Amino acid sequence: MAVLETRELIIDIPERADGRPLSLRMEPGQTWGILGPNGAGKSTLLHTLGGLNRPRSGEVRIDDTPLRQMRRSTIARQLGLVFQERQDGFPATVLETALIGRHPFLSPWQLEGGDDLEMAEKALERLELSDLADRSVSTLSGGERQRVALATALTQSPSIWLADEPTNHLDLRHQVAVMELLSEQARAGHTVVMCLHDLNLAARWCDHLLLLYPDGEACWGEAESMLKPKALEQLYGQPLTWAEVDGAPVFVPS
Ligand SMILES: Nc1ncnc2c1ncn2[C@@H]1O[C@H](COP(=O)(O)OP(=O)(O)OP(=O)(O)O)[C@@H](O)[C@H]1O
Repeated sequence: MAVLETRELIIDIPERADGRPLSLRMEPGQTWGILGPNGAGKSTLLHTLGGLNRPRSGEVRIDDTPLRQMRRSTIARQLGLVFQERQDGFPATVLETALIGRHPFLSPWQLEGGDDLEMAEKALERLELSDLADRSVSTLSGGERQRVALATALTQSPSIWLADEPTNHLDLRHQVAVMELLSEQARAGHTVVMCLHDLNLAARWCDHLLLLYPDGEACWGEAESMLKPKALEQLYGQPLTWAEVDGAPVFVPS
């Protein structure tokens, strides 16, 4: 279990003003959604949280240790990344790819053991991929590949999940299944952070939200206080109509 914290963080987007420094704590058990229009910097923020992009200023900490003082191998044991870029040409099967999730825990040249295999198989089962275990990833559909990426992170079982549009390419049923999976991870004490384009998924499954504006302005807090129609209309530059369904707000473009 781990706390992910940013202190006066300014992400580095070329030619953009600093905007509001981000100082927030993402704690075990919480599910954070990062919302914002195209180009607002959601992916850049996620990459910065993962230590893949250098911040312009400020810092990211895991359990009070600055990321820049941590070895990449230590970070890899804590952070699970589900990002958009995929090495699609990589000649590996679905099972071999899921097993990559265990690599941060193995020493160099150490082969995966029975426990690792069991974790990978369970993750494939959870993502309904067992039947595709021996298929080459390069032959999969977009949604199947997305689920392989999630299964790889699940095999890793990281303290902190960083997922960039985890429901990308997924049909409705799998969108719900993946949001349920991420909620389940949070309930088990993991910290879950994801970028989302779908306001309604965010409203239903995230308990904390960070709204990122194209000029670098931002606000964050408990989901209920962030899901204000006026603020969301301003965020997306889009009038919205809203209603409440089963206790959660639902937004549609007007
Ligand atoms: N290497 C780069 N050089 C110049 N500009 C960049 C570079 N990388 C990203 N940007 C710009 O930074 C801004 C933020 O990009 P980012 O991918 O983080 O946005 P996003 O909110 O995730 O967008 P989307 O919703 O479209 O995925 C964009 O305007 C993008 O063009």
